[in-house]
Amino acid sequence: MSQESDRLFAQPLAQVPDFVFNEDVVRVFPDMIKRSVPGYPTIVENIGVLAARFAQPHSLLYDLGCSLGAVTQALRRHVQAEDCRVLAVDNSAAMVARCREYLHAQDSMFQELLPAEVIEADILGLELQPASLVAMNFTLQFIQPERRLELLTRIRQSLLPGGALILSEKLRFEDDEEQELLNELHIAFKRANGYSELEIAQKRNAIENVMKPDSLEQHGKRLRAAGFRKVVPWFQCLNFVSLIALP
Ligand SMILES: Nc1ncnc2c1ncn2[C@@H]1O[C@H](C[S@+](CC[C@H]([NH3+])C(=O)[O-])CC(=O)[O-])[C@@H](O)[C@H]1O
Ligand SMILES: O=C(O)C(=O)Cc1ccccc1
Repeated sequence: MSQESDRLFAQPLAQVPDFVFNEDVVRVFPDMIKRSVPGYPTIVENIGVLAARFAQPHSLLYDLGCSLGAVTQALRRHVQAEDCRVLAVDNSAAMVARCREYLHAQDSMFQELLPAEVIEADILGLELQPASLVAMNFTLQFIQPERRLELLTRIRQSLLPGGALILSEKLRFEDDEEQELLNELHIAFKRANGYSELEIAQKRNAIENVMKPDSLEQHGKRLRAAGFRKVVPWFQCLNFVSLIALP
């Protein structure tokens, strides 16, 4: 399975098209996300650890916006509750096809993994079955802002008592000085990972109409409006956060 490095924005583009999760992105995605999201490997691995605390026997675990299934792989390795199943969902056909290949490869390398199924679907139209764990690792930020509350409300309603939502997101900050500092430090992180100024600028143009981060305050308010009782941040690295939301 090819593992290319991300040079998608390395050449000057006359016009930078909006970012889409297509075949070109799929080819470089593992490299792109590791070099762009500070803390990503730590978050993914520990979602498995957190999930093992919330997963209940005979229940479903969702990975919504699974991309290549990094979170699904962590769930399958860490969760040992009896008779659990992972449903990984993404609406990018290119992501789903490659995700299925990766999960088959994982099957051939490990024994006693949870069964997993990859579903190509828009999570806004997906009927959610009762689940003990829902993970949305950097997915909500790509959902139209006006549809986010309804999605979180449906997730809340699908969660079994004692279950949890794990929600990771890029943050924006309401305080201008904090926003500027953490944005500058995120750019420094990308530069330190080998991205050029041109790559950083063109990627920002590609993503700005597509990915709309909220503030931590907005997340807290909206999660409570969706019916979550408690919101516990468990990880932050620069402007990237992961939350546990309890029903
Ligand atoms: N409406 C939608 N329905 C289904 N999928 C969607 C939708 N909108 C966007 N996506 C999918 O959400 C994923 C977001 S990436 C998640 C990383 C992964 N969780 C990881 O832990 O590696 C985050 C990033 O690239 O920053 C993409 O695969 C989209 O196709
Ligand atoms: O690149 C960025 O600036 C990001 O904030 C995150 C990201 C990572 C991978 C795909 C899309 C967005």
